[in-house]
Amino acid sequence: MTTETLLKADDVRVTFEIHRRGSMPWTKPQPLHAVNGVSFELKPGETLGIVGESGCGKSTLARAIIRMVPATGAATWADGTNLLSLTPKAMMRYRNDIQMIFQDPLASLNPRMQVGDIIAEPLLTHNPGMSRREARERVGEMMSRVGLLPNQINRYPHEFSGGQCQRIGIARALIVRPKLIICDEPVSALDVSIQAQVINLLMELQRELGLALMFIAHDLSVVKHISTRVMVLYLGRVMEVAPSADLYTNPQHPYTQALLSAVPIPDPDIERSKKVLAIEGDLPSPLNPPSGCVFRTRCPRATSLCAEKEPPLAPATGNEAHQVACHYPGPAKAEELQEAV
Ligand SMILES: Nc1ncnc2c1ncn2[C@@H]1O[C@H](COP(=O)(O)OP(=O)(O)OP(=O)(O)O)[C@@H](O)[C@H]1O
Repeated sequence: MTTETLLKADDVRVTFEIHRRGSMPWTKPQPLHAVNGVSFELKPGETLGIVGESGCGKSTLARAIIRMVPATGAATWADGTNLLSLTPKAMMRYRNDIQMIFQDPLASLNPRMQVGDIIAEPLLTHNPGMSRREARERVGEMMSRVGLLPNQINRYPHEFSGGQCQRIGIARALIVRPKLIICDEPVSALDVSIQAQVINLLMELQRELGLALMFIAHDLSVVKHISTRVMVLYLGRVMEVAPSADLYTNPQHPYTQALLSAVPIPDPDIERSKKVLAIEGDLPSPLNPPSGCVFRTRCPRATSLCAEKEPPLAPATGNEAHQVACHYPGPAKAEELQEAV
């Protein structure tokens, strides 16, 4: 693996202007900061796992990078271009390099198109001179590569299972030989056994092709094996980011500890007797986030300092690569833990 950077995100922000339901048309819209100052770096062949509860801004961050929503800050590609400053037309040049796989495999495929045409579509868009025959050959090779039978090329999406539809989505993304694939909850809609197959396929392809992945998921167990680094988001902010091994063995932020507590342990005896760090209450409204640390209203460690001052993202354990945004980082204390129910 090379050491150069493929994508460097710096202080990415996405704000939606929201009109409250029932409000008068002349009332001022309210800003919703869906992504609020996110930075990260991705090298070729790496996987960044992005985790957090529903509504924390994972998909918006992904959509910002491919210019599906306007954003400020920088997302600098390997050639020095800030993708966030490009017009949608100029962004087309990079759409070969950055592909996306979506959550609901069946819904993301056009039901009226044969799978061969679905997979060939991005190839023909970017290579208008390519003959249909050559495109079909490439599609057949790619179908075999992702574990589909090339003789199913004329079938329609509804004739495939969920896992197979996700393989079609992966083939469609890979056919243009991207350098980065953004996977937005690609396995959330699949059965657990199929989830593992799809993740293993992505890991194999990644090794073979040197792909970088951004892999979005709700829960930490899904991204554990595939991620080089994991970033935990809450209300659009980064709470903790660390190399995978550090994050799972030595989490520093109480929110990460709570997310890890929710990961089931396969041994039922250990699972029954485990102690968890439970967080209270619901996610605050993103239209009215808490002052200071946005996690403080659900945090067992919160003090008045947390209401006054937003903690910066800073090295946690003397390790520059492990960063945490908390005034009181550290392992969960005995008094914060309770019996799992
Ligand atoms: N187009 C939009 N207009 C207004 N608000 C939006 C829009 N898209 C997302 N949001 C809001 O931005 C916040 C972040 O949403 P986002 O979908 O990025 O979260 P997420 O972490 O991907 O959630 P999920 O796991 O449910 O997909 C949410 O409060 C959401 O309601």
